[in-house]
Amino acid sequence: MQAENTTKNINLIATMPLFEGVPLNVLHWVNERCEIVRVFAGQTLLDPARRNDAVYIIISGFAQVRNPGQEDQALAYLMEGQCVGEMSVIDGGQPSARVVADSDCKLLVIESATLWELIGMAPVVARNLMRTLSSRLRYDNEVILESLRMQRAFEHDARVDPLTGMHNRRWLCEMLDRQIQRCSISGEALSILMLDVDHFKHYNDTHGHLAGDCALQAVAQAIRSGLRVADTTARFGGEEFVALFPGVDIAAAHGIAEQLRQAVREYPVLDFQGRSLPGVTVSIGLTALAPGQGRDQLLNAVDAALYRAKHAGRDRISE
Ligand SMILES: Nc1nc2c(ncn2[C@@H]2O[C@H](COP(=O)(O)OP(=O)(O)OP(=O)(O)O)[C@@H](O)[C@H]2O)c(=O)[nH]1
Repeated sequence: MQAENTTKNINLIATMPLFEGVPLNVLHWVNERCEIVRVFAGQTLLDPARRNDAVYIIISGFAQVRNPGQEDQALAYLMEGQCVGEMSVIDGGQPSARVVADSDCKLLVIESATLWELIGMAPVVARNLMRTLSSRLRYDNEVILESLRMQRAFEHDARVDPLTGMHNRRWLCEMLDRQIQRCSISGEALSILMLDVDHFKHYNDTHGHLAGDCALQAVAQAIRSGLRVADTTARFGGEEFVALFPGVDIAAAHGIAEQLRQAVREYPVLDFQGRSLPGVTVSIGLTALAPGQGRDQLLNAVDAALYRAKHAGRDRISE
């Protein structure tokens, strides 16, 4: 940093939020005691690896607080009137993040000892500092909340199918692992259905891919409206859906599968303009968890049952 030769400007100092309400004689004292320095764009003001002994008030220019986890990312920008380094001066710790001049800057440097002396002379400086810290905390909280919101949105997107709003295969596999473990320990039944839309390629070829999308949405809606909230369903991929029934034996699951088959058959398919499209049917494979079975074996078993339903003529259920 280079010492500034220009005359220090008392009026300028008086406009800084840290000096709000500070008597003029104290401002003169600050003017005498503190240097104004110039730093160039790219220079580091605070470094988490170096002890910091001063508060810097930005008189002109901008500084950037870098994200400690990702140094090429700015966490915040600081501008005229804002200060840097106050936290490490107050608690005597290392700076929590790197602060870099984003443009050429002029800074008023208040050494740590000067700051404490200043607070003794004008306690209003302590109040101003607290205001600075509380607005910084508020900002940090907003950043944390925003990143939590984004994290939740990513997690949601990673487990939900955008076309049908149903859970996706990834979610289903996680849920299946948990349910298999739970039912294996408790000895409860676990039934599973796999539904596949019949002749769906032909449906797409005849009515178009968008009509096919509407048919998939209708199937998802029919499944949802036919099941209890606790039943866990997912779009397994393409035109395949899976439903899990913990605590339901295969005979009872057969009854549910029949209801679903009928529900899909009768469910109206509408295009995106609300016009009527031909309905679809589904074939359903059904099986129950056998002792010692894992996720892949259970999925293979239900897939084989589905194949039998297709082979036997579609629009039916097979075990
Ligand atoms: N519109 C639409 N089509 C999809 C989607 N995902 C998969 N498909 C189509 O689903 C069709 C599945 O075709 P196939 O696996 O041959 O089965 P199918 O024609 O239904 O015949 P069966 O299952 O034997 O009755 C393919 O044409 C895929 O392109 C989707 O998200 N939207």
